[in-house]
Amino acid sequence: MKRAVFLGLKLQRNSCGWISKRNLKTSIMDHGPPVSWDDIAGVEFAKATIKEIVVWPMLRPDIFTGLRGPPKGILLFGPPGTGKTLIGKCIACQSGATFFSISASSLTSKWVGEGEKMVRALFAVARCQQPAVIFIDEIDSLLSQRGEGEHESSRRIKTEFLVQLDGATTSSEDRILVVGATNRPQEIDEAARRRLVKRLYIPLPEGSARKQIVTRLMAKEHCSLNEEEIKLIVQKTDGFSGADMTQLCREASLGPIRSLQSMDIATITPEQVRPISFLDFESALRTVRPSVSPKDLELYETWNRTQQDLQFQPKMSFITLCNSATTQQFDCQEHNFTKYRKLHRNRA
Ligand SMILES: Nc1ncnc2c1ncn2[C@@H]1O[C@H](COP(=O)(O)OP(=O)(O)OP(=O)(O)O)[C@@H](O)[C@H]1O
Repeated sequence: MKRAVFLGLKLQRNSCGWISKRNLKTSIMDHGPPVSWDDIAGVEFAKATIKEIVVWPMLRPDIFTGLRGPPKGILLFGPPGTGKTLIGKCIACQSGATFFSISASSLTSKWVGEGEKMVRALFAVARCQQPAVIFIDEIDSLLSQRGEGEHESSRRIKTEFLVQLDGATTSSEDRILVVGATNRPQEIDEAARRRLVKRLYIPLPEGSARKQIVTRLMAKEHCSLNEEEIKLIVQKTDGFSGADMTQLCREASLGPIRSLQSMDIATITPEQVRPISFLDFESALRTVRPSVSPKDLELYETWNRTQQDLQFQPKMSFITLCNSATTQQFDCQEHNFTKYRKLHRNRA
């Protein structure tokens, strides 16, 4: 979901050069259809963690006080098209919060000289609409590491963002959560990264998640796929992202129309359109390829491992641990849990 276009098109400056809060509210407040946890296939570990540390505290601020209080900033990182935006929106929907969505690159590129005002206005509007979730796509372009070549305006935007985030963190009144999403986590400034206290890897979907995406999308269509054929599609789509899977289903759904090519489109009746078949998926697979290269994937996996070393999960309950859906997720938590026990043994 690319919000840069969304923001660029709709946000206006008035004649005095001020950014209208009303414009901001109508432009980046998301009014799209609600998203539920079931709409997001896979990523069980991330979903369970987010529910426990973010959604429940936002729903019940009276019992999630003190150490149980929610973080003010989290980071979702991973390959493109894996559902990071969906998760951001789902957090807002499930916690009854207002959802603001903005692309960081639009702040730095389109609003040169105005970016910091935009950031201030964004937090001010969010404060009036609490509880609020501010989703910042491509957050790496807002919080990239300081370098000699860093543009003065980018530096000011970043500073303003950190000031606002710190303000939200120190104020117990503010019920604002910043969700940053990035495909380039390694480029985020260390100081900024530390403020996004929870960093969650959103990986490519495993077989069961890919199956869920195809099954759910095809359930709404006139389709003849059987279990065996769905299994074959899942086998052939190893390495596909959620967005790639959606694109594959779209491409396959055009098959029945293409097979009527000899007919005049104006005279075709809906009854003449045959169901989507496995053959349509086979030909779609010739054009839709995985968008994430194995090399890039390796970079994400490596960065994820370094983060796990930095932030293991002592807060995870054993029940949550046992409820983990996939072996990989279990392994990841098991790793953290073992580490936690080891550390405690050493301390004792
Ligand atoms: N886990 C998933 N379950 C169901 N659908 C998914 C999933 N991941 C991606 N999709 C599909 O792909 C589309 C794009 O996903 P989304 O924008 O959330 O990805 P993203 O990780 O934010 O991508 P980017 O990093 O490019 O911004 C979604 O609207 C949805 O149709």
